Formats: sequence, structure tokens, C-alpha cells
Amino acid sequence: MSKHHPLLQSFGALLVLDADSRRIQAVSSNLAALIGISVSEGHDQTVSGVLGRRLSQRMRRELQGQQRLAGPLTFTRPANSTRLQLYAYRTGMHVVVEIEPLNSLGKRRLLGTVNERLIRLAESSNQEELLDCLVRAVQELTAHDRVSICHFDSDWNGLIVAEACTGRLPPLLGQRFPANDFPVTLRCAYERHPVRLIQDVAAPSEHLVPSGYPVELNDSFLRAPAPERQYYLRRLGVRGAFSVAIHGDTALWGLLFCHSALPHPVAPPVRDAVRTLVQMATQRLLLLRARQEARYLQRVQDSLVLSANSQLEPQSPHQLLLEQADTWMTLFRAHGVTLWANGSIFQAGNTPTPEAISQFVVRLKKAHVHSGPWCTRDVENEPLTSSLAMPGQCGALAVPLLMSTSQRGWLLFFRPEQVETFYWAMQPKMAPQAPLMTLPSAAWHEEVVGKSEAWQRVERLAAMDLGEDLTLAISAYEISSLNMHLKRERKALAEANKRLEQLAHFDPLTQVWNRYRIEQAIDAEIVAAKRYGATCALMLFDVDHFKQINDTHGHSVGDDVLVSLARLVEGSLRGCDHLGRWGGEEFVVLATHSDMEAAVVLAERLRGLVATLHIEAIAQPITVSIGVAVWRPGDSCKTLVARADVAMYRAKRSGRNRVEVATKEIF
Ligand SMILES: Nc1nc2c(ncn2[C@@H]2O[C@H](COP(=O)(O)OP(=O)(O)OP(=O)(O)O)[C@@H](O)[C@H]2O)c(=O)[nH]1
Repeated sequence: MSKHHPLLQSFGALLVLDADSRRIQAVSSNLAALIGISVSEGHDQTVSGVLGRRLSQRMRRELQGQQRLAGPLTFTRPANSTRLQLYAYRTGMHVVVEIEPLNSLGKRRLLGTVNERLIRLAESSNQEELLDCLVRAVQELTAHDRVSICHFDSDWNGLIVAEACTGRLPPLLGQRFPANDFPVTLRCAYERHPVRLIQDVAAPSEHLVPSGYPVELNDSFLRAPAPERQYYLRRLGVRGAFSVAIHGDTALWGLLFCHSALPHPVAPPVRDAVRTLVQMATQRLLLLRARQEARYLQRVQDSLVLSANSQLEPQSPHQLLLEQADTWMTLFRAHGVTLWANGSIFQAGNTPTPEAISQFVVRLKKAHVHSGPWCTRDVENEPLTSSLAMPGQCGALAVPLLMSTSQRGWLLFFRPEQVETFYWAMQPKMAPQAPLMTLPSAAWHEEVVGKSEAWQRVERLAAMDLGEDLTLAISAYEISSLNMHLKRERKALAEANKRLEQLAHFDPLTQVWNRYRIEQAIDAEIVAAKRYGATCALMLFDVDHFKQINDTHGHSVGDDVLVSLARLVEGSLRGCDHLGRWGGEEFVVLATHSDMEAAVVLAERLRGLVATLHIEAIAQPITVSIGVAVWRPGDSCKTLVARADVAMYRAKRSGRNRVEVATKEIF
């Protein structure tokens, strides 16, 4: 399409004015025929001279500081009372004025029809009903032979999804138009100007006077169609064409086409009415789609493991897959699903082998570094998957699970082949210069094989949601497993520590303190005695003739004697006194806060108590010899025990079963 296209359609006339909207610089050659005033070439005409003072002043006022008029202005041609419509906009250093005749269409009737159709559009509950309602309403308004809605796929091929047809042109419903029928320049033109009207494809074009005047007319509603467009429409058997763009959220969703086999005028109010209907339908379409997507996302959300199981114990990836696989496969229209987490593979349904999955994941990790999903509907021809063994698979969707900065998991869905038949209205590869053809009686059709159903945008979004949730669920499971492990470890550690403490501090036979522990206690007591001037006493006692007990009754009976004696003595002590086994058949009692007098009383009590001990199999009484020493300044554990030891041996020498007190002289 040329940038400057000075040819115009003859149903309207055009004036090119200076930036001030005062002087006329060029006009279309049909201006005189339309408004009855001729502007001869070379004459410097004023706008008010041609349009009248009031109209030109109003136009100037409304254009002041604006790029275009807010709406059209209407006026009556004085010569024959024809009603005309005027529209003006700025382009570069010019103001362009478009003038079209207004026929006497009952505006009120039109308004009623439009209102009634708008209500119906607003009430339609699904896309099919909505588009059907739209094509019928538009056909009722414009009376074209065929009104169709063409929806673009992601490759810009157009599919006719709704149609109202009178029979004068062949129906196109369900047929596809190849992407090269909608070149990017054409799509951009629709972005800028959603409405395009060609009343007669074959009508001779009007040119500008003076001819070739350098003005940008791309924005002109009256601009004549480019020759290739004319040729294209004539190939379709179309003389009158009218189209309105349907804009989606981000790009052109589709086009509404009105075609007629014969030239077909569309009055400006009808044109505006159709535009309003299309805008309304577009809003409704987006709303219906948004609702449908929201419902779908909600269903996926409902299947999300974390929210569903927040009250329960976290589940392992394997349990998750077992429970959710069927739901997920239904939601994502997949026949297989794989969860790859921390090097383990969990699968359900029809999936590639674990070996192929492992290779797939390695490649994905290398090639797909961003956090969005990766997908293909043609694994055989996709470089990343083409050399992998994936029999029975055509589509794959891979969702990265970002478990940690270094670790990724993957949720993979697989789809089988979906053979589809495309009915092409025109052969996709056909060159634009191909000979004219009458439109398809039996449309050219193509079997599309080797591809799965496409992964929809909303499905990819939902897969991301699911991936995020799964990541959380798996992390929660891992944390809970680690915690459980940690708990077990802690318990084992506490038990080991307890055992260790037992071993370190207690005598394994008698279960009273061992020598190491009683020494610690004696040291602590000596520190307290030094600091606070407290006294403490130590009793060292030894079982009399113990060797004989062993020799007569056996070692185990000897053991029983030691155990029973220790239990008896320990049970009779105050809470602040301690018993420890010093070694062999020797024991130590540490009596805190005791002076010699109290210690001797205690020692005598213990001696008497031991003498009451009765062990079966032993006839003679069991007695002990006790040496008592009281701490005195300068004593260490060693000297204190040594003095008690000397006293104890004196007790032995003095006949046993008695208490002897350490004398001051020693040490
Ligand atoms: N059954 C048993 N015997 C022990 C244990 N520890 C030391 N003995 C024995 O205790 C005996 C101590 O004997 P001696 O030191 O000769 O003293 P005694 O026979 O008690 O004689 P007096 O002390 O002089 O009355 C030895 O035969 C040791 O083997 C023990 O844990 N269990």
C-alpha cells in the first residue's frame, strides 16, 4: 500500500486545507458533483467561500487545538437541499475535510433497531451466540449479501466463525483464509482505522486537483482501495465491501466483513451504528472470554494441592501425582503427566519413558532458562525434542518448578496427535497474482497431521499457577520430612546423651555414683566449704571379709551384696548427702554441712544399718568398717579421702564392724 494514495472513492468528496483551515489547497475531482460548487484548479479559494461562513467557522472552532473533530457535522447543500455530512482531521501541515451525502434514512428507526440489537448482544451467554447475533444485526442494518466474522489464529490465518448469508454470495463459514491475505500493513491500518468501507470495488477513482498534491491521505476514510486489495476482492466476487476491526486485549482478534456481489453504499449513520454494535460485541466477547478463563483458572485452582490440603499432612510428590493426575489431565486436555522432582520421576497416563524424560529435562534446563512454561504441539519437528524417543506424543507442555535457586523440578504434560481438517477458502501458498477464481464450490482442504491441539494462553497461565502451588507443596513436604528426621535424630541424640551421662557418672553394678562423679561432688563441696566456711564430712567404708563372701558363695552373690548394700545405704541418706562407689567393695558417703560429731552419728547409724542387711544364702552378718574424716582448711579431695582411708584401716585393724575417726596428726 503506497504511503501517498491520492485516489479517492467517488461516494464522498474531499478538501485539503491549510493548517489554519482557512484556505483550500486541493479538492477531489468530484467535489462539484457532490456539493454543487466547483473549485477550479489554480484558484486560491477560501473555505468559507465553499462551505459557507457559519459551517467553516464552526469547523475551525471545533478543530482548535484538536487532532480531529469530535464527531461529524451535518449541513444542507443549498442548491437541491441534499443533506451532507462533514468530517475533518489534521495530517501534517494540512487539514483534510471529508464530505459524504446523508440519505434520508429514518434515524429514529435506526436508533431503535440498534438499541434492540445492543440489548440482545448484551444478553448473549456464549461466544457463538454473540457472534451470530452480531452478524444478523449487521446484515439487517447494511443489507449486504454476506456478513462474516473472521477470527485470527496465532499465525494470522483467518477462520470464518460466524456468518449471515443471503445466498447471492457463497457461504464461507468454517473456511480459513491464509495469513498472507492479511499482510501486516493491512492489520496496522485496521489498528489505526477500525472501519473500512468500499462501496464499489470497480468504481473509477477520483483524484485530487491539483493532481498529485503532496498530502498524506492514509487516514482518509475515502481513500481508494489499493489495486491489490481491489484485485483480491474481485477474486472473491465482491463489489461492495465494508469491514470493522474487532480488537482483542492485546492484538487484532478478528474482522467483521460485509460483502456484496454488487456495489453497496452504506450511509454514514449505518456505518456508525455497525461500529457501535461491533464495539459492544467486542466488549461482550472479551467479558465472556474473561469469565470463561476465570472459571477455568478457578477449576485449576480448586485442584491445587496446597489449598485443598492445608489442614492435612504435606504429601509426597508421588502421593500428589497419584491423587491429582486424572484431574490435571482432564483440565489440561492431556493424556499423560510427569512430575520430575529432585531427580525422581513420577508418571501417570501416557508418557515417554523415564530415560526420554531425563534427557528432555536435561535439555530443558539448558535451553529454557526463564521461569515461564515451555510448549510445543509438534515434538517431532521441535529442535529441543526432535531427537528424543517420544512415540505417541505430539504436544508437550513443560512447567518449571523453582524449588530453590539451584534446583528446578518440572511438571510435564503430554498430548497425542490431533488430526484436523482445514478448509481453505484460498490455497494458502497461492501467489496474489494467481488467476481469478470464482469462490470455492468445494473449498480446498488440508489435513493437518503430526500436531497436537494447541496449548492455549489460559492453559499456560493455569499451568504456571499449578506449578507454583506444586513447588510450595513439594517444599512443604520436604521441610516436614526434614523436621521429622530432625525430631528423630534429636530424640536419638538425647537418649545417647542420657546413656553417656549414665556411663560417665554412675557405677554400672550398683547404680550409685561412680568414683569420678563422687570426686566431683567432693571437690564442689570443698569449694563451698572454703568460700562459705561450711563443713563437710567424708566416710569411707569397706565390706568386711568380702573376699570370703566371694569365695564361699560365688562372685554373683558378692555382687548382690554390693547392690543391696548400696541401695540400703543410699535409701537411708538425706537428700543433700551422697553415696558413691570408690572401687571394689569400698564406698564413700559425702555428708554436707556435717561436723565430726554429726558425721560419727551418721557413720554409726550406717554401720548399724548395714549389719541388718540380710542376703539369702549368706548366714553371717554383713558388716562394714568405716573411717570418718571432717574437712579442715587446706584439705583437698585427696587428703580428705586419705585421712578417711587411714581411719578405715584402723577400724579394720581394730576388729572390723566399727567406726574410726581420722586423727589430726595425719597430713
Ligand atoms: N563380687 C565382687 N567382688 C569384688 C568386686 N570388686 C572387688 N571384689 C572383691 O572384693 C575382695 C576384696 O578383698 P580384700 O581386699 O582382700 O578384703 P576383704 O576380703 O574384704 O577383707 P577385709 O577388707 O580385710 O575385711 C576381692 O576378692 C575382690 O576381688 C565386685 O565388684 N564384685
